[in-house]
Amino acid sequence: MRGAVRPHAARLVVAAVAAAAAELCGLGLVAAAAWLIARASQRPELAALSVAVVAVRGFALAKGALRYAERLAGHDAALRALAELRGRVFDALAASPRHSSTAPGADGGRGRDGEALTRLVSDVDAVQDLLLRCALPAVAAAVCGAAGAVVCWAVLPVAGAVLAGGLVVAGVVVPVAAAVLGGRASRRAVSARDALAVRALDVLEGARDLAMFGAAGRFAGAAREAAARLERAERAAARLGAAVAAAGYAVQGVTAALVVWAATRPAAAARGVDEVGAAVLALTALVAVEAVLPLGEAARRLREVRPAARRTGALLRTSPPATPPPPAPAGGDAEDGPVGGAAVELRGVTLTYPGGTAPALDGVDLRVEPGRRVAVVGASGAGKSTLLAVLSGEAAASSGTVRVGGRPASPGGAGGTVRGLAQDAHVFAATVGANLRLARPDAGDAELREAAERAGLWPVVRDLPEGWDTPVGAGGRGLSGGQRQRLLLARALLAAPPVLVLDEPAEALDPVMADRVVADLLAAPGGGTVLLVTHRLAALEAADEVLVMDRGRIVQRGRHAALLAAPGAYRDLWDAELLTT
Ligand SMILES: Nc1ncnc2c1ncn2[C@@H]1O[C@H](COP(=O)(O)OP(=O)(O)OP(=O)(O)O)[C@@H](O)[C@H]1O
Repeated sequence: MRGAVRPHAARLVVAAVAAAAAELCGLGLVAAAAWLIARASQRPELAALSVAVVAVRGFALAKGALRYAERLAGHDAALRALAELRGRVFDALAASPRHSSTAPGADGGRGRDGEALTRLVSDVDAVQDLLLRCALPAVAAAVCGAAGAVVCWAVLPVAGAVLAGGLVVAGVVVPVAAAVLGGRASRRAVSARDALAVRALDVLEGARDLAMFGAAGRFAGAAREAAARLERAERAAARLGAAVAAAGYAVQGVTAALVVWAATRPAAAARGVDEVGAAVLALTALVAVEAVLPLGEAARRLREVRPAARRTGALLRTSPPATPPPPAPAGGDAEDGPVGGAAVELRGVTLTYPGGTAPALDGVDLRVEPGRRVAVVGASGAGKSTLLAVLSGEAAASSGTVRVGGRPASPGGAGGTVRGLAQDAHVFAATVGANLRLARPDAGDAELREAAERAGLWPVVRDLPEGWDTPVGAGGRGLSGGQRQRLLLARALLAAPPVLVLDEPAEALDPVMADRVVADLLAAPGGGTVLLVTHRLAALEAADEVLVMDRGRIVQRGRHAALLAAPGAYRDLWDAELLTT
């Protein structure tokens, strides 16, 4: 996250300097005005007031200009950082295995789109608050508070001490109390906001299903309840905010009153502090404490935004890079072949799911050479999805080793080497072209078209009113299930990872289109290694190799024709398919 802010550090420093200078001008303005008014009441020569008159005007003008500069530089830096961060989070979400790769045994998946939206909107916005409502006010408060205390100390040490005490209470004690008390309220507000985002997306995106099953009222009720929870949490937070502000003003008033008391004591008169000096000290104290009052709200806000900033940081740290890693240089990775892609190797891989009675993978040994197109078939429950899951690092083998491109498989898909197509991958509210370019921002129209043709998406794009520039709504509404799947498949193909794992990529398509898409995926020249799970065998002539799985083992492997020629599991599956069609 720092990476998104660092390039704009210079603008932020300008904003912080301008903020501090604006506060100092405010301090000077009030002190000079106080002196002017109090001194004028003594009816001196006009010339004696002229410097103060000019100073008041100068401070007033400078304060306005500096405040403007602070807002300009601060918002400029924060919005630039935000735009960059949003792009990174967008890429990270797209590259995250949860959103872009095969996720067998998916954990129910509910709320993922809502979470994605929350990450993109609320969590990233939190960074703006971190800069504008926490960091900048803190710098300005520290400078102005210190300057006020020094000025008061120089004129009357006891007034300086009183002001320092007031500053500590208003600038440290009140903010810490606000942060501690506000923690619970803000946690409730954050979780309520997340819940509302998820509920709202449920209602919006599932509207058709809800209407069909007569559950719209129930879900709308749940969304209303989530909204009410958020309202209650926000009211509690607002009440606390008001209490913090009131405490700050009370401290400010008490501090100014104590400074006046100290400045009107005989000891002060002995140091030459008259009523003019007392007025200047009192108003200086008032302004200095006022400068630290925003810290109460800043601390409360800091407490609120820290989890969001942490979540964003964690997402950016754990996600693999959005773009596939560059191909290894010649002679680099011995596992990479000349045809592109990466080798895949499993040795004695066994995986038993928690609570499972039999292993989903049972001592699987497999080597797939780089660039090979391999189909994985087998009866339901044979372990096909689990095989892809261990490759993409989504599931950890109980024993044995899994290596991709010579490196152990890892949860990030071996640093982006393995990518796939999640059943619940997100279609963003953007144009069709932008949804595809998410995988490769620099892809030209020809590459887009090639990926679209391979995924069977091209006829859809051709018929869209604005082609690539046709917007698709949130969650991809406006596309049929099959069109949506083709779009997601085209995106996965455009990413062109060294190893592409596809679990039933043509499931939502009609049989003729499904066979064509599967055949295209397996037959297209060049590109990376492909492992494709499918239930339809008709298109598998194009595969370099077919793996037949049964009860967690690879029981047959070879080309389609060779497997059909001999009796065995594959021929049984083929006969079963012929019967059903
Ligand atoms: N998350 C999980 N928790 C527990 N058991 C699981 C989980 N996922 C899969 N299994 C079990 O592991 C075995 C293999 O499942 P897997 O999904 O890999 O099979 P598959 O061949 O892909 O099946 P299908 O063709 O129906 O998708 C099955 O017995 C299944 O019930």
